[in-house]
Amino acid sequence: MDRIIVKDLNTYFGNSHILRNINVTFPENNVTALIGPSGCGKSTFLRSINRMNDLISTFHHDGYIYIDNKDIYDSDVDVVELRKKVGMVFQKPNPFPKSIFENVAYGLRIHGYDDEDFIKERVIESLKASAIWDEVKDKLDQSAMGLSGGQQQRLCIARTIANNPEVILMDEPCSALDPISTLKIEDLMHELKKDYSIIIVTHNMQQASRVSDYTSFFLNGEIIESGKTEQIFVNPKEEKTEEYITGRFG
Ligand SMILES: Nc1ncnc2c1ncn2[C@@H]1O[C@H](COP(=O)(O)OP(=O)(O)OP(=O)(O)O)[C@@H](O)[C@H]1O
Repeated sequence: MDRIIVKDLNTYFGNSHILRNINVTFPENNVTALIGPSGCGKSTFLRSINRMNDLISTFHHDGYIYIDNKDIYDSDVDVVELRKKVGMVFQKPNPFPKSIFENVAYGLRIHGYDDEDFIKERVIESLKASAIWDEVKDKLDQSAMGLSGGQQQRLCIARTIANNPEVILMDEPCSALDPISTLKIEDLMHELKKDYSIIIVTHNMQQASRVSDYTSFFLNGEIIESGKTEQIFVNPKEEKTEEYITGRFG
């Protein structure tokens, strides 16, 4: 089933027309990679899916993004609820200067949960699901800032998971990490897709082919081609896609 359906989406920052006539769907319980050269609009697109672009005053759009048959830009959509349903992990791990435990509990607390037993259970579950539990279980009250970059990124994934999202957006989540931490996050994505739909922006073609089931290739604000990752990489339909994945530009 398709978790997200994007129809005729155009986005603008002031007069700059950034995304052009985007039509694409994202199936549930799969990883989709967004690839394309720098500045082609991948992040803008990703940030449209949880309305992060709303924070930029010049942003406007037309078209639709349906999640569970509801346009997320409808005037009655609660953006806080939307961002709970559509979590996001950023390029640079961004833990709060709080304890490991409180980083994961944070989202639960701001959404009004106050049963400490429930919070504890959910924090532990989320840390386990993010493959970091064994590394932090004996120091949950220590500052998250003392963790390595790769551990911080898995903690940020745990923080997202604690909110019980349906979709996780990842904007180059490994670009600040060493190869071993990168592999840990990639392994984690294979586990997480059993429960969540994941959309990842990556510049790393090997990573896209390792982790994703589907791939969309962006160029100059348009999607040139979308399809199963294997098809895109082995047998692209569009010449531009082939040029990009074989490293002839970008
Ligand atoms: N806040 C903003 N105001 C105006 N223009 C912006 C803003 N953010 C991004 N843009 C422009 O939108 C276009 C797409 O940028 P975006 O960051 O989405 O590309 P990208 O494909 O994610 O690039 P990269 O791979 O380098 O991160 C670029 O031309 C960029 O300059």
